[in-house]
Amino acid sequence: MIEVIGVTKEFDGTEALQNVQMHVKKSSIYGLLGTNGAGKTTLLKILAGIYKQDSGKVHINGVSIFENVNMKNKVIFLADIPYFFSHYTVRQMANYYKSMYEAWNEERFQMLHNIFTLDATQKIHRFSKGMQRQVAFWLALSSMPDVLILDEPFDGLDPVIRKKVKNLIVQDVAEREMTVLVSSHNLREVEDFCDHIGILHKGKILFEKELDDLQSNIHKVQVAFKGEDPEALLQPFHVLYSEKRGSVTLMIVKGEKADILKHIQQLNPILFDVLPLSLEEIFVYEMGDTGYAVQNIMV
Ligand SMILES: Nc1ncnc2c1ncn2[C@@H]1O[C@H](COP(=O)(O)OP(=O)(O)OP(=O)(O)O)[C@@H](O)[C@H]1O
Repeated sequence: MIEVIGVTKEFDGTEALQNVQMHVKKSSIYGLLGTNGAGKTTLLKILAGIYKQDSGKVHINGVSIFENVNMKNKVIFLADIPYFFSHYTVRQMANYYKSMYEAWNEERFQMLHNIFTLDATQKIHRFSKGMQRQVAFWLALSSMPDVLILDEPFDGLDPVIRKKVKNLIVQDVAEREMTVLVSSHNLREVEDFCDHIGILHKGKILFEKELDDLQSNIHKVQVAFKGEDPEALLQPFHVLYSEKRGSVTLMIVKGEKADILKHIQQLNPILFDVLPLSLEEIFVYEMGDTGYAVQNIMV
C-alpha cells in the first residue's frame, strides 16, 4: 500500500506538487495521468525516494522511503530515459543489480533472455533506444521488486515486446502481489493495463478512482425530441459538455446510466442513446471541466 499525504514540492518558485493525496492499493496497477508539466515525474521520483518532498508524507507499507535503504531495495523506478553506467554490458549491469537488490533472481534473468533476445555481452550504449528500454525492463523484472514505478515506460518498445512486457508485469502482480505505478500520456495503453487511475493537474490530484467506477459514472448521451428540448433535460445532471447537431443534442453527462435512462425516457424522446466513453474521452472532458484549455472534441 502506497500513501501520499499532503505532499508539496517546489522548484525555484515553481510549485510542482501542491498538497497531493494519493492511495495505491497493494497489487494494483495504478495509472497516473496528466498533462505536460502536471507533476507526474516529480511525484514518481518522490515515491521512488529520489527527491524529498518539501512537506507531507510518503509511506510505502507504512514506512517512509526517502533515505530508507531497506525500502529502496524493494522499489524499482524506471525513468523515462533509462540510465546505465557508460560502457557496461548487460551482464555487467545485471551483476550491479544483483549486488544492489536482495531479491535479484538469477534464474529469472536467464529465463527472461528468451523474451529479451539481446546479447548480454554487448555494451548497452551501443543498443538502440528500444533495445535499451528492453534492458531496463529485463533488469527491473529480474530484481523482483515489491513496487515497480514506471515513467512513460513503453515508449520505443515494439508492439510484440510491449505486449510481452505487460504480460510479465501483470503476471508479477497476480502471482507475487507486486504493486505498479505507471505514468503515461497514452490513455489507450493505460485503459488496457491499469485497474486504478489518478489524474494529476497543475500539481494537484483531481481525482483517483477504480477504472471501472470511472467508466460507469460518465456517459455520452444522444437525444432528440419533437420540437424544442424540454427544459428539464439537463436539470438533474452534471453536464460536462453539450452540443446541438441538427435536431440531435449530444451531451457528456456525469451520473449512473440507470438514472440517466430513467430521467430522459420519461421526457419522451424520439431518439435516445446512452453510450460509454473511452478513457481518452473521459480525460478530455474531465480536464475541460476543470478549466484546462482542451478543444471540445466529440469523438
Ligand atoms: N529539476 C527541476 N528543476 C526545476 N523545475 C522542475 C524540475 N523538475 C520539474 N520541474 C518543474 O515542475 C513541474 C512539473 O514537472 P514534471 O516533470 O514533474 O511534470 P510531468 O507531469 O512529468 O510532465 P511531462 O508529462 O511533460 O513529462 C514543471 O513546471 C517543471 O518545469
